[in-house]
Amino acid sequence: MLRSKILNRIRLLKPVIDRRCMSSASKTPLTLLEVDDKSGIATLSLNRPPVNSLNIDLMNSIIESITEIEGNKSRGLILTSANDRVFCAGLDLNELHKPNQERLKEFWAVFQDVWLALHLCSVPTAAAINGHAPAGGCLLATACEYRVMLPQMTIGLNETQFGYMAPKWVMLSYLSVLPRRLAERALTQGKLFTTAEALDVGLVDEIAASKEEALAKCSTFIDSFSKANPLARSLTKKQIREPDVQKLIADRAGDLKECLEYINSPLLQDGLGAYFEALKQKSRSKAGKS
Ligand SMILES: CC/C=C\C/C=C\CCCC/C=C/C(=O)SCCNC(=O)CCNC(=O)[C@H](O)C(C)(C)COP(=O)(O)OP(=O)(O)OC[C@H]1O[C@@H](n2cnc3c(N)ncnc32)[C@H](O)[C@@H]1OP(=O)(O)O
Repeated sequence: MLRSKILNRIRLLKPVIDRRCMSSASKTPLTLLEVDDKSGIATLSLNRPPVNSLNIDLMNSIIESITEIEGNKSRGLILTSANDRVFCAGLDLNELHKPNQERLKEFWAVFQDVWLALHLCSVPTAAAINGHAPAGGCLLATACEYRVMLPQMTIGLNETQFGYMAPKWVMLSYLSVLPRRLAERALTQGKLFTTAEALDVGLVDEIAASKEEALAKCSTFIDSFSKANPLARSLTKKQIREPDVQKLIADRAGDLKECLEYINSPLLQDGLGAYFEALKQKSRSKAGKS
């Protein structure tokens, strides 16, 4: 009786609609999921070249993997990247720049869902940040309970750098990790922390010299819960995170409306266009194209 009551409570707290997403047309899977048969820990690798930018398919694939991990009784989830330079480049700017309105609505709903799924994941979560993690990439990392980062990378909510303001719930994810005054300064500056700076302010918990070491440190974190009852642990985590989550769940439509108005404003579209063009130009000059 008590167990079913507890399970119902978890279901109530878990607002993400379980979805079986259609695999994308591309041949390679957008996420790679491996469960270590000794430790029972699942490693979820983002695998969307060139920079794991978050489009609808990748975010659906992440949600599907989290649902699978929660269902197969994995002892924990380590989020990392199959790319050794970039953890996640944040939202795919193609989804935000001159967007199709119907697709933008779906995109934003899935963006909300992927944060809810990771932020409320019932198993212990850790991010092995083996590459740059700006904006939405930083959000995925802060949705996890623990962060281990490799040197010479950057992480942060840099939205003001490309003319945007992060939504309230994205800011709350930052505030769950950083002290308010620091979070405010970093958000308004659009600051990208270096690995050393991120460790110094507590945005990441440890630094690792290699991806293997980062994965091992994440596993050690997950093992720290070995004496805790999994159900009690999951409920405790959700109870603590519920106030932030409810701020989004209580007004998802309002958040979508605000996002559509904001993203579609000509001023912001111009700023985003210039930012995206500069990125492409940088990439072309790197590749030796004029
Ligand atoms: C009330 C307010 C409500 C709503 C507000 C609305 C929106 C706010 C949303 C807030 C939440 C999140 C926002 C985001 O995540 S927006 C995305 C922000 N991301 C970035 O700023 C990162 C940009 N990229 C980089 O800095 C570098 O690419 C990176 C990641 C450091 C990697 O560098 P490098 O390895 O050198 O690779 P290149 O720069 O050469 O890039 C290779 C290739 O990828 C393309 N690319 C890079 N980033 C993105 C991206 N985010 N989306 C799409 N494409 C990207 C780049 O253009 C190159 O492509 P090319 O074809 O030219 O080779």
